[in-house]
Amino acid sequence: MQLVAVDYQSPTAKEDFVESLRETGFGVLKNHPIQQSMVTDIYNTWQSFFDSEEKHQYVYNKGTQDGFFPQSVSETAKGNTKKDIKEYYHFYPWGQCPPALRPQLEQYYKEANNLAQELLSWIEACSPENVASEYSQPLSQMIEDSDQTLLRVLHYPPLSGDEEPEAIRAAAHEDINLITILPAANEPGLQVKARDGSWLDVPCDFGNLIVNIGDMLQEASGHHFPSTTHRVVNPDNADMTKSRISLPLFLHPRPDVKLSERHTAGSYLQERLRELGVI
Ligand SMILES: O=C(O)CCC(=O)C(=O)O
Ligand SMILES: [Fe+2]
Repeated sequence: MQLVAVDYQSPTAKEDFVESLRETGFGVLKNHPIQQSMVTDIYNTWQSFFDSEEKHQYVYNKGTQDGFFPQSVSETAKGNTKKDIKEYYHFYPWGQCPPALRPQLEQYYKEANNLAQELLSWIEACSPENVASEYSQPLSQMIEDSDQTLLRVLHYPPLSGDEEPEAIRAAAHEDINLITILPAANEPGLQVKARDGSWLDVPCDFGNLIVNIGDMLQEASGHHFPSTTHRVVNPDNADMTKSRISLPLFLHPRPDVKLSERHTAGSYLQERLRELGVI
């Protein structure tokens, strides 16, 4: 199996994209409306931020989870013992951000949110009736005006070679939220677990947009849409000396949105953050 990029402009884009999500948990879009120059500018600006000492002035707020997460507190994926080799910044429009970097992220946040709403309406339109009838409200509406949607700027530093054995850039995990939108990173490494257990490289051609299903959509769709396990593997040889920057936008419903009989988005998130050890 191979992940094939779907042309956003094609007349069958909606169906092709949703079929890919259903089959693999991932959909890759090309010719989409997000400007690559905006993404590249963010990568450059934030590489400098992570290279500077300024980042320590923006250490994350424990209660609200906005700000800089140094490598020492980085996540340990569910079921893992080794911390990921990464540092990251959690941006929310209401949260802390270096003033000079804010406008760029706000604009990306807004544009990617708009695209996410459209993609959620595609997903809804291609959901079988028995699945769609269980959505407590239109999927695109679940994320409207949500203050929980999280833009994460990730920096995977160059590797020195003395990392703990078994520690990787991002250990195998599933995302918690509804869907995730991720521009192709500036370096490869992202892999998705196929149904047969093998790992597939996600096509990382610069300009592609990668979308994946999170656990909340899996929950809301009664498992019709699978949240797929993915990871970021370490580079080898020459690529070890390179940083990798990536920019996932995790689309979260408002906390009161009902996902299923068992869960609201709020109760689901609290349960998962406790498992991650970050609250
Ligand atoms: O860096 C990437 O390409 C993926 C990051 C990721 O999966 C995550 O932060 O949840
Ligand atoms: Fe992820």
